[in-house]
Amino acid sequence: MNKPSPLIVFDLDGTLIDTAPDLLATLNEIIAAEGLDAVDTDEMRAHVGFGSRVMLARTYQMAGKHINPEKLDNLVADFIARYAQNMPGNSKPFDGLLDAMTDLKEADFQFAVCTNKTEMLAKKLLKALNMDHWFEAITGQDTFSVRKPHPDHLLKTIEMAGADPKQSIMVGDTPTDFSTAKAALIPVIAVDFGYCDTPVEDYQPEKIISHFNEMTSEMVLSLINK
Ligand SMILES: O=C(O)COP(=O)(O)O
Ligand SMILES: [Mg+2]
Repeated sequence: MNKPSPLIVFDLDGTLIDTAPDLLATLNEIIAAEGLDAVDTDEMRAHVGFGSRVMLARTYQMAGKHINPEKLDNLVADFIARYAQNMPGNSKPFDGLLDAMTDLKEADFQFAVCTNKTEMLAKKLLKALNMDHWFEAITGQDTFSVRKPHPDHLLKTIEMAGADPKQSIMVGDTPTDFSTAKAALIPVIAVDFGYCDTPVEDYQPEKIISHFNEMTSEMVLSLINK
């Protein structure tokens, strides 16, 4: 039997796609309706990678305002509805991604997405960007009964893509991705241009890249076969 193709599993927000401008615009729309001041987008960018609930909770905390869990649930639902309406907005793939994927595809790699966005939002965004056809599987926080940092979110994504965990690697931008990969015994490449509030070196990923032109097939294979 032929060996299965090697698989690269990408995180979405802050790794594949620069979604921060749209997420922050949605956040500011919602909190304006609640009578709170707009957030400083540079300061909030580091929290974008942890989802809308964390961003909303952090905004209330920074404003010194209490928010109860039911109200937070309502705002999260409102956030998702507004954010979904405007896709793809200004979101776009990070520099060099499509060129790197084109070369990797030629070298027989396959791709998947493992995100803590909901599956619906992830698929809608990738379709709106005309990128959904690249991926063997796109899974979100609600695809399985577990989500990152649980290792099974990653392992089940690999299985869904028809790949071998021993021929797979993850690419991500936050500690959530790094701990998921570590627990699943999958090597991980960290991007240092995503939405992490601490330096990615702190998590000792197998490799750190600052641009997708560093993600060559030779580099990725050397990490998979280590
Ligand atoms: O929406 C989130 O919680 C973060 O999404 P990500 O996992 O694609 O970075
Ligand atoms: Mg991310």
